[in-house]
Amino acid sequence: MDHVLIEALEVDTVIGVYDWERTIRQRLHLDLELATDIRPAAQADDIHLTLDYAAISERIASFADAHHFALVETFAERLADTLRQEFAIDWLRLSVRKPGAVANAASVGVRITRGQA
Ligand SMILES: Nc1nc2c(c(=O)[nH]1)N=C([C@H](O)[C@@H](O)CO)CN2
Repeated sequence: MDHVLIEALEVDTVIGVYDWERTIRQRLHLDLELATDIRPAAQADDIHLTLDYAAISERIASFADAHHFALVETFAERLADTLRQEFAIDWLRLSVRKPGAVANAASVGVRITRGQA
């Protein structure tokens, strides 16, 4: 299966389990692999026959802006649901990283896969 990629996408959102985290915006780093057959789009050279990574990136930014969660788990799960409802995504792998959350780690976070490949 082919994949459309979105790597190291940075979004700002309100996220965290502690009270002080509810008053600030923090940066998340996202990586996505979106399974799709790219051959029809490649053959026709037509954006409408593939997953538009620009449109999906914009949707992710608006999602992050509109939602305030405690856990990165919730952010990942709800974002995956939203993208699969709004775009023709049968399968995806999504990593959500929260850099700086743990002092001695480059980043921490979750990786999920959803759907049928
Ligand atoms: N598995 C998780 N562990 C933790 C999370 C989380 O979202 N998932 N969040 C926090 C705090 O918000 C932390 O990021 C603040 O620095 C702690 N553990």
